[in-house]
Amino acid sequence: MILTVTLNAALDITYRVPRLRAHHSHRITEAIERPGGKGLNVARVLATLGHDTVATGLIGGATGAALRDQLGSYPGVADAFVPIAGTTRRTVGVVDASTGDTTQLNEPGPLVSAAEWAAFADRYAELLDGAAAVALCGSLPPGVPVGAYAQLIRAAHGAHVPVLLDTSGEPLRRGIAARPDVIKPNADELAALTGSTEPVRAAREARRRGAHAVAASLGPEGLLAITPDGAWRAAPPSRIAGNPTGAGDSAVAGLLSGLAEGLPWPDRLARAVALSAATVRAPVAGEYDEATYAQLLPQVRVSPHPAAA
Ligand SMILES: O=P(O)(O)OC[C@H]1O[C@](O)(CO)[C@@H](O)[C@H]1O
Repeated sequence: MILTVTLNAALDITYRVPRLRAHHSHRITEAIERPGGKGLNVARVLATLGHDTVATGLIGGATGAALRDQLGSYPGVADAFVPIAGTTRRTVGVVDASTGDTTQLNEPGPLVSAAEWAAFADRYAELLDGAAAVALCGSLPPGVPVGAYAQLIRAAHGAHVPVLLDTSGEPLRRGIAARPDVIKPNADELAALTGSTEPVRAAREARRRGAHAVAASLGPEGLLAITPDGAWRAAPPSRIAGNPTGAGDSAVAGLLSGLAEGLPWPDRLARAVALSAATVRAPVAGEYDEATYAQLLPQVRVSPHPAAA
């Protein structure tokens, strides 16, 4: 079983408008609501790939109930969320149909009490028993300690479960000091963490600070991985147009499923890049276009990178 953690779950709302213009009102041509937050998107992709998946995190209020309701209809994702008194947030992604660009608005999330956080930590420790790998994903809601991911990484390692961390800012900085097995920052997150805008230098610095392996997503150019086993660039055969929301989450699902299956790094990277590109072709985060995935997987170019691991 693969465990995903979404401490700041969200009801993701995607609006499509003909053309997005600041200071104007807009008619929405399509509205879609889905369970979201990065870990939940990862869970849905893992389940589609055929992995037994358990999704945990914090959830509450009317939004949380709506989210749970929908989660029940996703085969292969077991709901192990811990209830909280606060109300799960919403995020809104506005897709401009004239350009395909998406503007994202994310609420901060509910206030979590110390008792709720402690209840979650206990539940997480139980769930680690039987997990082949764990993904810790997304922002932290208010009230959750900023060192939360470091605490969860240490617990996973105590249970001999490998961890992938996908977050940003201070939770990432504190998290990598606890030596996660893999981090998957994007170029901006990596630059904010290390102060270097050059991805190879930044990825090496992140490893020096504690991450065992760094798989950095470079947008449409694919992934750069610097790992104890070697360094690689993995790129799709061509630029894929569409909505990139959730593409990073699908990359996480690709990397984590490959880790759980014991695949070598180049195969994990090919899977992550193909899934990520296939997600750009799907209208909402947490879903990917299966035909695009099957077509792209053998075409992803994975080449050793001269950067020393
Ligand atoms: O936890 P955050 O960093 O705010 O990210 C959450 C958001 O990111 C997405 O997962 C896309 O990656 C959305 O589904 C949305 O829920």
